[in-house]
Amino acid sequence: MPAWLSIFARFCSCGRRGPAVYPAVQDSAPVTLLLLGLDNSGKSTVVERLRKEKPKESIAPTWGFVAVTLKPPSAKLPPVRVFDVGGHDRIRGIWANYYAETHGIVFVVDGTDVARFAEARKVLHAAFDDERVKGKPLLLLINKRDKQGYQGLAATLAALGVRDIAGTSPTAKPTSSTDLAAHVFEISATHAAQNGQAIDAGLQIGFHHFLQQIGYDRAALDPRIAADTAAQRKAYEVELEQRRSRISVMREEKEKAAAAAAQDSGTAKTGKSGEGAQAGEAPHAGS
Ligand SMILES: Nc1nc2c(ncn2[C@@H]2O[C@H](COP(=O)(O)OP(=O)(O)OP(=O)(O)O)[C@@H](O)[C@H]2O)c(=O)[nH]1
Ligand SMILES: [Mg+2]
Repeated sequence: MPAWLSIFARFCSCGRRGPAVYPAVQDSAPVTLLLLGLDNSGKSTVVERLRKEKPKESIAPTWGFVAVTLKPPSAKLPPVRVFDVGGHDRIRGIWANYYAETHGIVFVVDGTDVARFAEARKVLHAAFDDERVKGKPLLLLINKRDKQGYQGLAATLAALGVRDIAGTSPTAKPTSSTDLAAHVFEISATHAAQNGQAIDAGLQIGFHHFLQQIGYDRAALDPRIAADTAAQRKAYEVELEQRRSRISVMREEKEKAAAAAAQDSGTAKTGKSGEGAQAGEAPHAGS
């Protein structure tokens, strides 16, 4: 192949992977995203930026979850529903409640918090080990790049073992910069706001590309989400029914016990008066 053709071929191949050639999203039904990451990684700050809200003086840790609907970044994209869940280990148990209905995972990691990289890796892998998440698109946001101690792309990716969960989307191809089938962006959720910009460029581009990727994957994702949410609903109904029947058995037992106790006390009273009658009868019998 002549050199110019090989360059052209390479260019075309890049183009096929690039977001510019993703087909326009026809589906206007909202896309659901789940924002995961350790506490203090910056998830709620990311949501604040995506909503183009003015930064607050301080941001409180999320206890439970917050559901937010975002305007699509382009007219060709559907609206986005984001579940921002608390990252503290005591509330991570609720994450799984949102796995079934999510089209993709946005994982935020504090790129300066080396001491917690292993913990971040554990929770990221645990999420992608779940059958309801496995194979879904991943947007990894390495946050706080403005802060001293920021570890950079390569070190953070290696620490998180992102390569081991590559192939996170039915159609995503490894990008030339990361060699991963995941969208990875280095961002600062606060820095842009401090500079008077509404949103960090990495976050804006990353989010846009991610939604285009999901649009591309939607034909595969939607039936899977429908099946998983139906199964989850069924499991919930079965559990609810079991709980109802457990409560009704307990109530019956309680009522039986109460009736038996009432009968015992009645018998005891009758027994006492019986004794009294016998005692009273004896003299009569004897007379
Ligand atoms: N320097 C710097 N600080 C940031 C950045 N993003 C977030 N923070 C700060 O990190 C702290 C935690 O941010 P949150 O957005 O509340 O973190 P979270 O992941 O939602 O935490 P939980 O709700 O507890 O799970 C806050 O003090 C933010 O101001 C950033 O890009 N750079
Ligand atoms: Mg939060």
